[in-house]
Parts: sequence; structure tokens; C-alpha cells
Amino acid sequence: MTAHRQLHVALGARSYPITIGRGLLDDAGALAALVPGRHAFVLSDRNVAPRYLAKVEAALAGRTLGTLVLPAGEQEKTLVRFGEVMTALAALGASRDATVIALGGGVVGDLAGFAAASWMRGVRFVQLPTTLLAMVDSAVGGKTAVDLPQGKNLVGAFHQPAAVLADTATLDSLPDRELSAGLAEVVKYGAIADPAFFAWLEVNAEALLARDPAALAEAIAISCAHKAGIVARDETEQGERMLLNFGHTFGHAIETEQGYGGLLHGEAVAVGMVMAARLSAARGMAPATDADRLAALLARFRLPVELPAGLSREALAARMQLDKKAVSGRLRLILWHGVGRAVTVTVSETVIPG
Ligand SMILES: NC(=O)c1ccc[n+]([C@@H]2O[C@H](COP(=O)([O-])OP(=O)(O)OC[C@H]3O[C@@H](n4cnc5c(N)ncnc54)[C@H](O)[C@@H]3O)[C@@H](O)[C@H]2O)c1
Ligand SMILES: O=C(O)C(=O)C[C@@H](O)[C@H](O)[C@H](O)COP(=O)(O)O
Ligand SMILES: [Zn+2]
Repeated sequence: MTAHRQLHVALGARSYPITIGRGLLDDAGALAALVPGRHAFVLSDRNVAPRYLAKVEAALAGRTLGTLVLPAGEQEKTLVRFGEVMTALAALGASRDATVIALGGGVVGDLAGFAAASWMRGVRFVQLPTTLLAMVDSAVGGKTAVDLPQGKNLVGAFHQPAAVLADTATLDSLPDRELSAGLAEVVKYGAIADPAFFAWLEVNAEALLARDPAALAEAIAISCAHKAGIVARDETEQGERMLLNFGHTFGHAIETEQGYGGLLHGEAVAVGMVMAARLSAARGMAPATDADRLAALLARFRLPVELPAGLSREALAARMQLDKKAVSGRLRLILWHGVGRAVTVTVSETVIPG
């Protein structure tokens, strides 16, 4: 194992570490220490489990262990799968000191987290993220959820993990398209709050696409530092945390309208961020050249920056009405004044830029 980095999410008694490094899943002692009680339950998917589940199971030998391996993909983040996890926890006889472990990407993480929040009204939860997106975003911060056909993440809870352990060696097997999807959320941190990081990404784009370990570790650590800071200041999204939704009101509408089988989450967020930047320019809030700069960086990361053909603007506008940031029938969008300067704007008109 090489040197690893450690950050903290500061939430008082619920504070927890984020550990980032190559080979962390090979440290059986560290994995075992994540499970203080008798019962452990691991949720994973069919792409991840054959590669990494055995390491976790070996480390937890001696515990009463349950596992559930789901088909992969966003279409599995459902109430039906949530019910299957509940049934599996019952079959295990999991007690209140059980630990639920998410081994996989954001789909597994969001679903396992919601299960942990719900089983016996809340048990311990650990995140072992294996996608770039999960390492930089979904494993940190305690948003857990499943999707409904009507909208993304509509049923869920805030439930913080007790620890996040990101073994960057798992990224070696991640498909290129999924790496790019994760880079969309990395770009988001630069876009909303950190112009220097945005410029660093412009300089290091090729190294990141080539999976240079040092560049990836730096991007993950900076992203986690931003997320940890925002979550510590605004855990339940009363204000600043809404900025993490940059691109998401549009992106979630795209994912929902496509039945969760079209663009990946990160891809939809990439399109949505460009839409938000273009709308900001159209409203006179930001230079159009900054929207162009954002689109150029995302395109270098092989991400889509235009609405997919065949999606109607009216249908997307209708989907946006169920956005969780809406209040009293008025949408709140995350727009920007330019790179690094995101803001929340309440709007009442139809807002699909065209
Ligand atoms: N809770 C949050 O704060 C938060 C933040 C961002 C996104 N999300 C959610 O996360 C989800 C997207 O997460 P994702 O992009 O990780 O998708 P995902 O979980 O579907 O994983 C992407 C794909 O990569 C595969 N995979 C995972 N790790 C692998 C590995 N190491 N090697 C090979 N294949 C691997 C998976 O099986 C899957 O096919 C969405 O549901 C989104 O809403 C949540
Ligand atoms: O952590 C947050 O807060 C985010 O908004 C991070 C987003 O990248 C993530 O996709 C999140 O799940 C979106 O949350 P939602 O509340 O809009 O469903
Ligand atoms: Zn997201």
C-alpha cells in the first residue's frame, strides 16, 4: 500500500474520516475495524462484487455476514431493490449494532445508505466507493435515496457514514465512460467555488484521462475537501449545500425523462451545468465566455455538453417541477456569475435555455 491521504467531515459527534489511497481494500485490519458489532451486511453490484467483494468478506471473517449483489446501474436504485435489502437484513437477523457496507458506485452507496438509515430506524453505515464519482461526491455527505419514475432521489434520508474508505486501485477497472462521468462532478467543485482548481483541471485534463495516479489522488482529495467543508457547514441543505446541485435540476430532469437508461448521472450533470452557465449568460449574470470555457473543459473530458436529441424542452420543464429545492411552487436554480462563483436564484418563468 502507498501513502494515503485523510480528510474529515466535521459534524461533532458524527464526524468521520475519509481515507484515500491505493490498496486500502488490502488492509484487512482496517476493514475489520470498521465493523464493531457482530453483524455486517455488504451491498454491491455485479460488476464490482466479482472484483472486490472477496477482500471485504475475508477481512470480515468471524462476523455474521450478509451480502446482496444487485444488477448494475441507475435503473436498480428503486424502492423494489430497497425492499429486497430490508428483507435480506431481516434474514441476516441484523441487530441495532449492525454495520451496512456499500461496496460500489453511487447507486449502491445511495441505496445502502438509505437502507442503513431505515433498518431499525438507523444503523451504522460505511462507504467503500469504487467509482470516481462515488469517491469525489456520493460517498461523502450522507445524502441517501432511491429514485421514483417521477423523479430522482425523491425518497431518501440524510444519514452520514461512519467512515469513507476510497481505494483508488479500484479505479483501474473502471470503464472510461464512468471515469468521465466522475470527472463531471470534479469539474463541478471548480465551477461552483474554486477557480484555481478549475484552472488546475484545465492544465491536468490529459493526466486525469490517462489515470495518472498522482493527478487522480489530487483531484479526489480537493473534491472531498470541498464536499466535506460544505456538508460540515450545511448538512441538510438549508443554504450553501444547494450549490452542490449546480447542473442537477436540468440533469435530473434529463435522467428521469430518459427513464434512467440514457445519460449517466455525471453526463446529465455535465449537460445541466452548461445549461445553467448558458442561462446565466442569457440573464446577464455571467460572461458567455465562461460558459464556453466550462463546455470546453467538459468536452475534453469526453462528456456531452448539449441536450440529447429527442428530448422536449416542455417535458424537461415539467420534470423540473419536482426538484427538491423548489419552494411554494417556485424553482430554485443554481446559476453562476462565472467560473467559481455559483449562486442560488429563485425563478418563476420557464427556464430551459435554447
Ligand atoms: N449521495 C450523493 O451525494 C450523490 C452524489 C452524486 C451522485 N449520486 C448518485 O450516484 C449515482 C451515480 O453513481 P456512479 O456514477 O458511481 O454510478 P454506478 O454506481 O452505477 O456505477 C457506475 C458503473 O460502474 C460500475 N463499477 C463501479 N465500480 C467499478 C469498478 N471499480 N470497476 C468496474 N466497474 C465498476 C458499476 O457496476 C456501474 O455499472 C446516481 O444515482 C446519483 O444520483 C449521489
Ligand atoms: O451532496 C449534495 O448535496 C449534492 O447535491 C451532490 C450531487 O452531486 C448529488 O447528485 C446529489 O445526490 C443530488 O441530490 P438531490 O438532493 O438533488 O437529489
Ligand atoms: Zn450529482
